[in-house]
Amino acid sequence: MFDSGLDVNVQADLKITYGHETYGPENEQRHLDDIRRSLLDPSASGPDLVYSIAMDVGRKSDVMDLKQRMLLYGVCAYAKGKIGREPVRSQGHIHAVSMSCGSSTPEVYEVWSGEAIIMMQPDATDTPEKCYAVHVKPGEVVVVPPKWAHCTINGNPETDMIFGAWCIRDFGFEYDDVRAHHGLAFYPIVNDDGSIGWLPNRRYQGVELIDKAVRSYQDDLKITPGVSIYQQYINNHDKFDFVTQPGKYQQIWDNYQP
Ligand SMILES: O=P(O)(O)OC[C@H]1O[C@](O)(CO)[C@@H](O)[C@@H]1O
Repeated sequence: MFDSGLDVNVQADLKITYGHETYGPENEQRHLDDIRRSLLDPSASGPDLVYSIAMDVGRKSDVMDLKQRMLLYGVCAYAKGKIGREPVRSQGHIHAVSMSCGSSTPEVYEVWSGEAIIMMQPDATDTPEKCYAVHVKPGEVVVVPPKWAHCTINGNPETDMIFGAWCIRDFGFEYDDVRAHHGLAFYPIVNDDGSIGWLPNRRYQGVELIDKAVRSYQDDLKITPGVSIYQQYINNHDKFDFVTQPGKYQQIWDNYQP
């Protein structure tokens, strides 16, 4: 597993646990019945527990600073396996406007183990124009900008997948537009050879799929490759201010390319 800079473990039953110097909450669990409204086949069968979520994890020594700056680190563990023809994935949402900054906020993902595909599109109207499927391997980072609809896909049905993410502390999720379209603009499908293919979601029109690897965020968001995003916060507490004060970085979000 990639060294996240945090003493966190994930058990075979997807339970997220913490070492002595680390704090974290009781896990939230998403079950298959919770996410059916965004699936290709809402009656599909698959693992009962699809993903575990621990929002607000960190070193005990950092908790005061994280609270003061409204920054929050989350850890998620996704089951291996399939849901009908799809790999295990989240239902998809848009980050609500947070009171603390007055806008929707970005999210910074870092994969710890397995393979993830972060799918994102500028909105969940009928015509979002583009939908990106970004493949993320252990140690790699991807940033979802404010307002974009996104979901997380386990990109390898043979293994569980674990990731950490920086978010704002007073986060909120909007599900209505994504659920009204029964998901994002493309459905991931597990091909016979285990690779992931895509089926267009006919509830959207004219959307181009851009299937790609991660890019570097060094020039625009100053994220250093090869150093965990928690360690980068330890090294420079201001590093992820763009998550909690996205309005100051509007130039980056305009014409953003994942
Ligand atoms: O609310 P949903 O769509 O089930 O997804 C929750 C997922 O999204 C996240 O925001 C990603 O950090 C986590 O809470 C979790 O993996």
